[in-house]
Amino acid sequence: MNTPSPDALVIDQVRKSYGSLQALKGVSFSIRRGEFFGLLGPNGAGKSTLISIIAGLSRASSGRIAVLGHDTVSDFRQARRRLGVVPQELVFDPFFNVVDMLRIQAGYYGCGEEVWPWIDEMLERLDLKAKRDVSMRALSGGMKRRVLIAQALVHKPPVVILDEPTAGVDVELRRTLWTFMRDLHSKGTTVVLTTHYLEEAQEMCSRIAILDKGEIKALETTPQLLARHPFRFLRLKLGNGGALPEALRPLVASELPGGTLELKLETSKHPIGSVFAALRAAGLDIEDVHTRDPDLEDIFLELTKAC
Ligand SMILES: Nc1ncnc2c1ncn2[C@@H]1O[C@H](COP(=O)(O)OP(=O)(O)OP(=O)(O)O)[C@@H](O)[C@H]1O
Repeated sequence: MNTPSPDALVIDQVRKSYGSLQALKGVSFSIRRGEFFGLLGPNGAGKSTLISIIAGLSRASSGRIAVLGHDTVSDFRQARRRLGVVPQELVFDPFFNVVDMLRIQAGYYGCGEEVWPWIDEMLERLDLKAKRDVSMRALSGGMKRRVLIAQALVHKPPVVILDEPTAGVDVELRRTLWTFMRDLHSKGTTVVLTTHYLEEAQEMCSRIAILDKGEIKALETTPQLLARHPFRFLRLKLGNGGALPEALRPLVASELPGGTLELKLETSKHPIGSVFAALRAAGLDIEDVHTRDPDLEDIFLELTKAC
């Protein structure tokens, strides 16, 4: 008898090579049921490779993956039924209208008329009602993306993976999608999100994994990840075109327009008071100052910067 797995996804030592390129170098992590999980990484990190292996579209060179306890290779059909994947690329059949395409897709999962009300609900929620009977090829890119989202959810999967769903989409679709996803999540759906918009991950995801060059660099709750890097930024505008004292120059993280400097201060090594003391000692006027805590973007850059 199959005991139910407590985890929505188990990724165990997954490797994938394309010739001599190791796209995934033995990736392991689990995603609990009901999580809103972020999988982040720079271009080429291996996110899409991992998602296509989870979805059964590509084979791992070694390792295994289970969706709610079902192995994605030996128990492919059961694993696939439990999964909805919103792909990055717009792939669709141009010969059907929107509603027919969704009904046909439902059929692939063995679902029939019982999901038609759900299809209608999704058309409503994704602002596609007016396009219900329109042919796929007549839709704009944004509308096609909405249909792809509905297509991934048509069989009511308990685990949903969104591969950069908001890349290049307008603000309205982004808002519609997040409202819809939040609602599904509140009803128990596990959501896995990859995104380049780090503020989006920070807002939506309770845990975040950072993948880089085929390896997991960090995996923590979002607040832990943000707290683990004890630095803050100090923005300074010096009066009279004053130059920063030599000792503070290594702390400059960036130079912003209008002569503002951003210093990166390690909390334990560079108390803000010591920076002000150094500026005073150099006889410099401070015209403007403000501090900010690191956000996910800063931490992401720190973890993925070339060594
Ligand atoms: N079919 C393939 N054949 C050869 N190399 C591939 C193939 N697919 C991906 N790669 C390589 O594997 C690595 C990981 O690519 P992948 O698309 O998974 O990264 P990603 O994290 O999804 O990046 P992006 O954010 O740009 O989509 C890259 O170096 C990529 O060039």
